[in-house]
Amino acid sequence: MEVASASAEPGRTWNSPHWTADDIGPDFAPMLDAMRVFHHRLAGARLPDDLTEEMRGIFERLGERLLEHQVPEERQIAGRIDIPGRGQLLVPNYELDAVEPDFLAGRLTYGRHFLGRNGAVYGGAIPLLFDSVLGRLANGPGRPASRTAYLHVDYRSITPIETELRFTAEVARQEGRKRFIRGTLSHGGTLCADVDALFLVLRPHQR
Ligand SMILES: CCCCCCCC/C=C\CCCCCCCC(=O)SCCNC(=O)CCNC(=O)[C@H](O)C(C)(C)COP(=O)(O)OP(=O)(O)OC[C@H]1O[C@@H](n2cnc3c(N)ncnc32)[C@H](O)[C@@H]1OP(=O)(O)O
Repeated sequence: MEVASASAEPGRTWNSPHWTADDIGPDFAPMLDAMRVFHHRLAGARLPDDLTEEMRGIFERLGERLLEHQVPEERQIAGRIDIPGRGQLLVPNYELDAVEPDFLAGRLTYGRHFLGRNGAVYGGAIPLLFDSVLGRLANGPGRPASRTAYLHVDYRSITPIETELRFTAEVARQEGRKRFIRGTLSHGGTLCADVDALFLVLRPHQR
């Protein structure tokens, strides 16, 4: 697949999406969705040996086929495409309900893939979400590229899997290169976690 709108022109932020849905063909996003469903079902499954063996063979063959399609980072699709999840599988998919210059709000459901124990989301999956959502706000339109300097996350109550959650992110203040951003994750009226983060605008030599 050749990607027509590839762009490495100077001035683009480091995490700009480089590709559009038209660049990747009709099956790429649904293929990733199928993989996400697969992750959740695999995490929740107890498999018979014959199925495990069959799956190992399928994965080995597919992995082999992917080898010949490896590309340099700037040409990869994962994380660089303007589709839900940005085309990568690390961060749980979320939907945005409000997008303002200094505020974002949205919803997500952590599936079984993200289970820690006893119905609770794995703790580390929460800063992962916050880094993505707050990073998106910190690097929003018209803002020069910034990187996470810290994410201070407080876990206020259990975050349930397979339950719709709501999140918010807002720019608290900007001081020179420092963007202080706050966020929350909640379930109904219950606050699950909140975060205070610092993003630092990169200097010209930084990447
Ligand atoms: C479906 C549609 C899709 C559309 C898509 C649209 C766009 C979407 C966009 C996005 C989505 C996803 C976005 C994800 C985003 C993820 C971002 C990351 O995770 S980045 C990886 C993790 N972070 C690092 O690896 C940084 C590593 N650290 C560094 O590189 C440096 O430390 C850096 C750049 C952060 C700072 O280094 P210095 O040398 O530039 O800055 P110094 O001079 O040390 O500090 C400047 C000031 O900041 C304070 N400072 C620095 N670090 C601090 C800290 N940890 N805590 C407190 N203060 C700190 C210092 O004390 C100093 O303050 P004084 O000016 O003196 O007042």
